[in-house]
Amino acid sequence: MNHKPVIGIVGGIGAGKSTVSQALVKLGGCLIDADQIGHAALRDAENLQKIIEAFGPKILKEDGSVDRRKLGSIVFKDPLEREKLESIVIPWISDEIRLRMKDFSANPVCQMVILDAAIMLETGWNGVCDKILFVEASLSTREKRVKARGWSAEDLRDRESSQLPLEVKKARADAVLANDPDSPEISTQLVSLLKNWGWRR
Ligand SMILES: CC(C)(COP(=O)(O)OP(=O)(O)OC[C@H]1O[C@@H](n2cnc3c(N)ncnc32)[C@H](O)[C@@H]1O)[C@@H](O)C(=O)NCCC(=O)NCCS
Ligand SMILES: Nc1ncnc2c1ncn2[C@@H]1O[C@H](COP(=O)(O)OP(=O)(O)OP(=O)(O)O)[C@@H](O)[C@H]1O
Repeated sequence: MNHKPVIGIVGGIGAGKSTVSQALVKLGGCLIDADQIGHAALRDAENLQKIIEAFGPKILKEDGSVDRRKLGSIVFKDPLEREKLESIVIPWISDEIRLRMKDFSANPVCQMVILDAAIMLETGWNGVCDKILFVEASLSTREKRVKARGWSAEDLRDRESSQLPLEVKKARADAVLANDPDSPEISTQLVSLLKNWGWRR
């Protein structure tokens, strides 16, 4: 392979995409976290102005930054509202992903690049990935995990119904990593996967 391998991470909400991405960092990967870039997009002055114009000042916190909880409660209940937000921030996120991809590809420290993006297949960001990994955990496991961060089962459902169905994501992946409490160690599964793909001896 004459370019840096890129692995895309998808899966249900709370399945463990970030956890698996961190395990890949320990195996020499450099991480692009699309959720984090999405949060930075909300802080960009031009985007912020457009967001205020589109949703009104009610979505702001007292300090003038976006209240993500409030904006989330609007956009995950109404696809038209979500599209309004996406039309502002997705082009910005895509540009940022492209820049980081270029940097990491040229960085000898990065043995592979990891793109952790829940809406990878919806946005077409998978186009830059050599392999897609689907992280799988049961709904009850995922509900327990997101509860710990203050989300209800309804929050999980609203967000997940804004995305491609899990069966579609899984069917489009090159491999599945099981991440329920009784699943084998994440690092063991990853090492065997990377060997299968010829990315590691
Ligand atoms: C609506 C916002 C403000 C809510 O912020 P909040 O901190 O509550 O959630 P966070 O950003 O951490 O997202 C958590 C999860 O929600 C889901 N999610 C986020 N954005 C989207 C979206 N546009 N479509 C479907 N699901 C989404 C993902 O599974 C994500 O992992 C924020 O998600 C946002 O700005 N989204 C638009 C940008 C985007 O698409 N980011 C996701 C890149 S993967
Ligand atoms: N194998 C595991 N063992 C124990 N806890 C785990 C495991 N995998 C994930 N978790 C925990 O579950 C929670 C959700 O995991 P994580 O943030 O990795 O999921 P995610 O798929 O990235 O979530 P989101 O869809 O919201 O981005 C975290 O608190 C994490 O520490």
